[in-house]
Amino acid sequence: MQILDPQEMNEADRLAAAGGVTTLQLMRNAGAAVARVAFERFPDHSRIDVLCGPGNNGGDGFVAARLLRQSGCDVRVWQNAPARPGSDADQVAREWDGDVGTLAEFQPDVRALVIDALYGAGLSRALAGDDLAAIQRIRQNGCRVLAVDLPSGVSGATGAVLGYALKADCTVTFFRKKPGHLLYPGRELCGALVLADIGISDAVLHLIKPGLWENGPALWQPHLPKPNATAHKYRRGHVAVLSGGATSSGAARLAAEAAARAGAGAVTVLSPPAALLPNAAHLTATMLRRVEDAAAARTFIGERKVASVVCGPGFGTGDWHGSMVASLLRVNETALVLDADAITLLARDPGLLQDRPTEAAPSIVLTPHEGEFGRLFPDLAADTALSKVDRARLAARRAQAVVILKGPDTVVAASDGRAAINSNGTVWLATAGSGDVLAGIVAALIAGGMPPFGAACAAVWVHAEAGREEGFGLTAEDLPQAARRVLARLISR
Ligand SMILES: NC(=O)C1=CN([C@@H]2O[C@H](COP(=O)(O)OP(=O)(O)OC[C@H]3O[C@@H](n4cnc5c(N)ncnc54)[C@H](O)[C@@H]3O)[C@@H](O)[C@H]2O)[C@@H](O)CC1
Ligand SMILES: Nc1ncnc2c1ncn2[C@@H]1O[C@H](COP(=O)(O)OP(=O)(O)O)[C@@H](O)[C@H]1O
Ligand SMILES: [K+]
Repeated sequence: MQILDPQEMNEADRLAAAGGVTTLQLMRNAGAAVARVAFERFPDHSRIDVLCGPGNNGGDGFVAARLLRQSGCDVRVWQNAPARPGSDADQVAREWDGDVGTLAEFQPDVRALVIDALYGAGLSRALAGDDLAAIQRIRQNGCRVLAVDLPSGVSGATGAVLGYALKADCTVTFFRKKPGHLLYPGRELCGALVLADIGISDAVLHLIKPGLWENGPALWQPHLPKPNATAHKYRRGHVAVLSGGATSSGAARLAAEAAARAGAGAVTVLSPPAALLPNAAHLTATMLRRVEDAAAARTFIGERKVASVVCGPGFGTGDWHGSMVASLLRVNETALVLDADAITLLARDPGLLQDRPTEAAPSIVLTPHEGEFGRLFPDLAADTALSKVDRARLAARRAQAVVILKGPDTVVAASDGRAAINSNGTVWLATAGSGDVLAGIVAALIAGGMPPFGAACAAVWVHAEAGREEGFGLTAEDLPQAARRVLARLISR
């Protein structure tokens, strides 16, 4: 599903109004959705404190307050500043027939539900004064919080906290999710997220053309590789994985195993002479090839029609490794998945990426975690105004590559600006070697014929789903088989 940034959401609002649903009606629908969620999710709270800000977020709060009172709840409203005269928020505030206390007077009661309608998409600066003090009191008091659109203090555009923010048990947002609902720390501060229909037609999306999605099978499932009955192993896709030295060759084998389990028809580990023995001792279905130098690797890749190459896991960062990466970047028609040490090598010599002749260059997928990203793109990593989506997009454009910026809220970005935020991750993936498995899955899906952006999105989701299914105590060795099961289900659907 598409994700809208706050400007796009305003545009959706405007287009809906142009299509005949007034902004006042949208506000009434939004407030009604909040009241419904309060009833359904917090049935034991007959006392409700609604905190209203000066903008439309506050307007939603006034609508919810009136409906909840009509339904028999004991509702009190507290406001920090009046709405602009003549605005929709002003109109619905005047329809509220109860008292309005000042936010400074508000004292949270742990038995009451707080509906936070102070600030939503319009938050423009850090909370201060009475707002900040009220939010601190609520957090200290520990009462349950239902946030309207966003917990106050969280940026909808980036998920960052502007100074200090409320932590909600549940957040109701409207029409489409915003980046701040899926990017940390916003994701955690939202609690359970409810997406409410407020009467905006999906047709507005044809005009807005958002380029950001929540990652999920709807984005790429039809493009998963499905070999026809007469395919042979090389036509299903041949993946090569570059091995590191004798004592660090396990990472390449994990990537190779993952590529095979994710559907590659053939997988070859390209091993420097020093690592041949440990590789030979561990590999069975996966083939093994000795490569002394970059020329030997390139010859093998060309002759054996390798469709994608994984380089980086456990690879090494010496001169030999640097010349291998430089050489791979000049191979045409073979996709490259560059992870870990390969990213460190690129960071040491940024010219390698920049000087590529783009018309002949291979497709590249870079899979940095935040540390590797900071090495390769230090200026983007240091710019605190950028969201994780912005950083991944700018990096993808600069590198002319697909970038998988990993973490609990992995972002996949393409050089043309398309991006997806992954939301099915699990902390159990934070285990050594898990990234190596991801690189192998990406390579297999590209080798099977998927375009790199779709392959990257699919791999990230499948990898995360595999992690969820294995759960506590998983090791990277468990992930390829679990990913196979996830993919098998998706392909048979
Ligand atoms: N866009 C849409 O389609 C809809 C939006 N709705 C609601 O409208 C909200 C956005 O409304 P607004 O754009 O009016 O924005 P908000 O209501 O979030 O806040 C805007 C107001 O707060 C002030 N402000 C921002 N940060 C502040 C701070 N830290 N301290 C003090 N004042 C601050 C601004 O100057 C402005 O006056 C959404 O979050 C949602 O709740 C709904 O009414 C329904 C439809
Ligand atoms: N807290 C987390 N929640 C969800 N996924 C995570 C979390 N931490 C790490 N991951 C995922 O686990 C993988 C770790 O990869 P990486 O950092 O390269 O580790 P390694 O080099 O040990 O393989 C990535 O896919 C990343 O997105
Ligand atoms: K809010």
